[in-house]
Amino acid sequence: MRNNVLVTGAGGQLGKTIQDLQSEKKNDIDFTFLSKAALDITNIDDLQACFASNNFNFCINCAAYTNVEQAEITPEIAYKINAESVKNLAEVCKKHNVILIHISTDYVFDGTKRTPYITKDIPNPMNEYGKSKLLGEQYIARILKKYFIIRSSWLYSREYGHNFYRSILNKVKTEKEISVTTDQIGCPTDVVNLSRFLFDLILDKQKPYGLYHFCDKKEMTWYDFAKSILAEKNIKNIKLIQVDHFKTLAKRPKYSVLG
Ligand SMILES: NC(=O)C1=CN([C@@H]2O[C@H](COP(=O)(O)OP(=O)(O)OC[C@H]3O[C@@H](n4cnc5c(N)ncnc54)[C@H](OP(=O)(O)O)[C@@H]3O)[C@@H](O)[C@H]2O)C=CC1
Ligand SMILES: Cc1cn([C@H]2C[C@H](O)[C@@H](COP(=O)(O)OP(=O)(O)O[C@H]3O[C@@H](C)C(=O)[C@@H](O)[C@H]3O)O2)c(=O)[nH]c1=O
Repeated sequence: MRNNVLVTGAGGQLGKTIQDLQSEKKNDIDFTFLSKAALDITNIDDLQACFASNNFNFCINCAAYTNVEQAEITPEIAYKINAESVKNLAEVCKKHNVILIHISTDYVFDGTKRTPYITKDIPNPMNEYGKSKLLGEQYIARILKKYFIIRSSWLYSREYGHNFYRSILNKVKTEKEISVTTDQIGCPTDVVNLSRFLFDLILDKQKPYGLYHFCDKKEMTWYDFAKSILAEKNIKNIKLIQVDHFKTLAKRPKYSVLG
């Protein structure tokens, strides 16, 4: 059977990358890409109508509220999108027998470990974004049997969206020096690699449903990551300053490598 896959939140960095790469699987997977303007996942009636008028067998949920700083100020929006709408989406998936692939985050952990977090480790988020994402995971696990929750970390696209990779390159255009923190360790993950992992997941009919971790395998600090971004672009005309703290509203885990 051909796979008929809905991608929600298709206007984000992951959704756009899946769209760019879809031709790699054109013989096996039909994709429907719906951005927020086409399908707002907070609207339950639109969700119902969309699933009723299509014959999807998978839904990759890329829709999320990902502004970690703003989530501290307006947590209710983060909860609405990352938790309550995910609950609705899970219920609609259940009704239509659609396998939900949901993306979650390393920020569900509190960062007190010093060895990679495994799926059995107990989450304990430190910020509102992480808390809202954890609640979304819990709803899915409660409502569905046929689901994959894929936790990833420090996602970046070279092409699209708001992410650390692009923030650093934007700063290069206007700043003479950039201060970057060494107080967190994680694994930057290229959305291209996550996209291909998701393709394999859809095509691998043997993989048990449940919770998985996926990240690129190089652990580093944000400072190390900034250094590697500048090296990749051969940028030398900027002073990169290593700091042990960068003031932010949200607390972030000191260590969030996923294993
Ligand atoms: N970015 C990261 O570092 C990481 C992300 N993740 C998770 O991966 C997934 C994909 O994230 P990523 O692509 O990076 O995030 P983006 O912020 O790039 O994309 C999220 C998309 O969801 C859209 N969206 C927001 N609200 C709604 C809504 N109500 N209905 C439909 N779409 C909506 C956004 O639209 P708009 O911008 O117009 O609001 C945006 O296009 C998310 O679940 C995220 O939590 C996991 C680990 C790391
Ligand atoms: C832009 C910038 C950030 N920082 C610091 C702030 C913060 O502690 C850390 C990361 O900054 P950002 O705000 O860019 O990244 P942040 O939004 O925390 O990224 C997170 O996004 C969510 C969606 C996830 O799920 C996580 O996996 C993770 O990728 O680096 C600097 O030290 N210097 C800088 O110039």
